[in-house]
Amino acid sequence: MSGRNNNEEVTKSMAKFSTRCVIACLLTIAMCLLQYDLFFRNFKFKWWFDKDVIVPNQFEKKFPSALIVGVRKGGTRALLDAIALHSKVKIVRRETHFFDSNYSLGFDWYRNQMPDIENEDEIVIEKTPAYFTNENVPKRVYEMNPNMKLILIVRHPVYRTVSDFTQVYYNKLEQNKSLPVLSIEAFRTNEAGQETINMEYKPITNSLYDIHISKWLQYFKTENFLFVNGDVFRANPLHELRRVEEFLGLERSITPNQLVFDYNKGFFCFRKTTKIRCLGQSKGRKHRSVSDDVVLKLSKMFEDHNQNFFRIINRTYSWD
Ligand SMILES: Nc1ncnc2c1ncn2[C@@H]1O[C@H](COP(=O)(O)OS(=O)(=O)O)[C@@H](OP(=O)(O)O)[C@H]1O
Repeated sequence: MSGRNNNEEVTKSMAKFSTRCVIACLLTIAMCLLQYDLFFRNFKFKWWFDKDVIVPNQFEKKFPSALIVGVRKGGTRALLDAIALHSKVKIVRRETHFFDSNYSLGFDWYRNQMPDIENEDEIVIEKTPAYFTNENVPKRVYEMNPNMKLILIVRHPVYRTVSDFTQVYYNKLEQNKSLPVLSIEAFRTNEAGQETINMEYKPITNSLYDIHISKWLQYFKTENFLFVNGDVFRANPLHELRRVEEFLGLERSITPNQLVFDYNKGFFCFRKTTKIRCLGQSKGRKHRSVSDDVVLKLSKMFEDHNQNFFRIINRTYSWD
């Protein structure tokens, strides 16, 4: 009887001993992992929780702190590509259309569209030219970030209209739709029998900068905006890029040799590393021909809007 009791006790104490050994081993392994993490991996526990852990300063996504809001055909793509030459700037390459068409997809969706950043001091910029003319956008942007930096690149409104019209024309051509004629689309006759601009035709209304900026200024101050001269930018990008760097609070980093003039295209292209990037064929293509009479009429009809715009932004452009 006592022999059997002895055996049971020996078995029990061996089991206890083994359990303690296992616990001791596990604790030792855990301590080793902690030490390793602490000293070599900056305490990130990356292999334990992997994706769930937010690792500061490493491939994190953050919302843009600046938006190029427009204007359509003003030079928004070239401006975005050019500012991306700056070492502290990360850009969203495609137009997200978050604040106009994709708002219902939510902020997580928007955040996922952002590029990965590697350092906290990098800034993210997005461009969607449709933002400038969409009435819902200013309030939505303000609600997300009342300090958002807003960049508006404008261009001579008549040439912008012709450029916009040219794009609409070629889009319709591709879709085998009936083709518009600017002299017909652009004008209407009012009740008093006077000829006016057609306030329902987008290539026209997109050029009425005063109307759109007023909607933005219901939420933002003019100090939130940088107005870039698209005509100057096209001919001498560095001049306007220096203003953009300053506005974004960045050190001057873009150098003249990153801006390479392409004599065939008639435009500047951009060199980030060794590769030179020019804009696609839809930029800088030949405009649809428009008669001098239409150009003159448009110039006259835009005149009051231009003056109003200059007064609002406290800046003047030579758009004669
Ligand atoms: N460096 C460079 N390369 C190519 N194009 C340049 C450049 N700088 C300014 N531009 C002018 O940009 C105009 C197109 O404007 P956007 O990019 O805003 O167009 S869009 O609204 O995104 O479709 C485009 O207008 P169009 O010439 O009427 O096509 C260009 O004049």
